[in-house]
Amino acid sequence: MPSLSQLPHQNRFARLPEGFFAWQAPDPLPAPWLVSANLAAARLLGLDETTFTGQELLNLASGNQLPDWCQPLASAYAGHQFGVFVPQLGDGRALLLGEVLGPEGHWEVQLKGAGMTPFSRHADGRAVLRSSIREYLCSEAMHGLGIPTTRALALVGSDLPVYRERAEPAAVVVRLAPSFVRFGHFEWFYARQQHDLLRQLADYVIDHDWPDLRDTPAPYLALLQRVIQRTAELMAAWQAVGFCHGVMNSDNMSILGLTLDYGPFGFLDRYDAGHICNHSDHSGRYAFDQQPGVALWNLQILASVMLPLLDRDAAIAALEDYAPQFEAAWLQRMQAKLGLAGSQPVEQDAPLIEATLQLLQQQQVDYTRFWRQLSHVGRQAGTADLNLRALFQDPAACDAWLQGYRQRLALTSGLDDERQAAMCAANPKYILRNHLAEQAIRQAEDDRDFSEVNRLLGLLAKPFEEQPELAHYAEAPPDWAAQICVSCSS
Ligand SMILES: Nc1ncnc2c1ncn2[C@@H]1O[C@H](COP(=O)(O)OP(=O)(O)OP(=O)(O)O)[C@@H](O)[C@H]1O
Ligand SMILES: [Mg+2]
Repeated sequence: MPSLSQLPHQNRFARLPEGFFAWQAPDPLPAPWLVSANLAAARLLGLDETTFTGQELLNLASGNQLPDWCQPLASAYAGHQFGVFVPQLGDGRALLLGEVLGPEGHWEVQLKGAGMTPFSRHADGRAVLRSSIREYLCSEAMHGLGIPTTRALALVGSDLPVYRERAEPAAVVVRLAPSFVRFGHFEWFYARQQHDLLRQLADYVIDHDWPDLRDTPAPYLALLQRVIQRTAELMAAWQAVGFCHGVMNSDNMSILGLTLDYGPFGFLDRYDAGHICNHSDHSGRYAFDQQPGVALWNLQILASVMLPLLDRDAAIAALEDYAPQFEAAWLQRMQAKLGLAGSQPVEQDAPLIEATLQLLQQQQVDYTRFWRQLSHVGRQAGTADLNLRALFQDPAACDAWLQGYRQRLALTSGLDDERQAAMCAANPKYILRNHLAEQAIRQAEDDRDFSEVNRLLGLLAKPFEEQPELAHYAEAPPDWAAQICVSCSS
């Protein structure tokens, strides 16, 4: 087994021409301490418990002593932030170290919070422990939920003060993704009318991540279609699980359809379609129910900046596929949450799904707990009904809904046990609620005690499993005010 410093690599992004990035070494992180090391992600790189340990990891994560395979750089991208085009963004606090060839695929390795770069503008290039814990945990929670995401390899901190509203400890997250290319990378070259480089970027994405597209009659169109499809699937996954991203600017949209940039995100506690998890989003542009539409808006931007490579009518037609692709993927997920997967064409269950969400909204029911409790309900009334009713303000409203649900269940075949097991595999018991992240942050900040971070990491890796000794982590926050996240700013 190779060690962290000897990993096989092939730094393809670093071979792109000038204009794509700036070489940039990390700023040393003084006296770093390890908060958490994620063996599950390390295995992706070909490491195991014997090779993923100790000083080597700390050296890499802190940026203090990089292995020879690293060629650190900050990439250039632009983006639409809250609907406004910003021509120069770029990696202001992230550095791409290199690309490791893991046993089952390539992984780009990034540090987030490693100091200033030419793209830092007026900011400090750092990340604070608080937001880094949130990013670290949520990346892995999303992976546990089966939702495409950047991964988190390790989290280190330092007593180096980083000034936000107060002085806070610094931290660096080591992130992994097959590629960190964003919609904003395409916007960068289009804005500069560098159409050759735009083409090279598209070629890079195709050759690096989707070589199958090379053999299609129109590879750049196929690339756009693939991004549209992956984005539609990602949005369906977010909406079904109740994930609110909070900053869906086009520079935070991954070309591979990964969840990228964990800032003010939040999972819904009680169901509220209009929930806004980002306190600086005053207009609700990125409210929960706006996400699928915003993704389309971002895709329209992407298509427009790819136009030098595309036939315009074909691009428009590709964009028209987004809504039906999203709708189909979302309905399929919701049908599975109801335990009705495949029992009839999804469209026929659309009214039931809509009525269910309306009821949850009206009754202010905890979204995750509802689905998990429903997963235990039988064809006949039983004790599981009581737990479901307890989630409702008006239990009679639950009874009426259950009656309709059971009528629908009666049209299906199969055993209760099998359906319930399938529902438990579609409806997680554990999500990273804000109050859970808060608790881990408090302990880490106040006592340099990282046990809660690591406990949550283990719990959220298996969100569909019962884990009875940790069952209290499935409870709703003690009071709904806890939905207001005090740790969400970056
Ligand atoms: N503390 C900081 N120092 C320097 N640049 C920053 C800092 N915070 C954000 N930026 C830059 O501001 C822009 C928008 O930031 P945004 O919050 O979307 O991204 P981010 O959280 O830094 O990282 P990422 O999208 O890589 O997860 C990006 O160009 C980002 O690099
Ligand atoms: Mg960002």
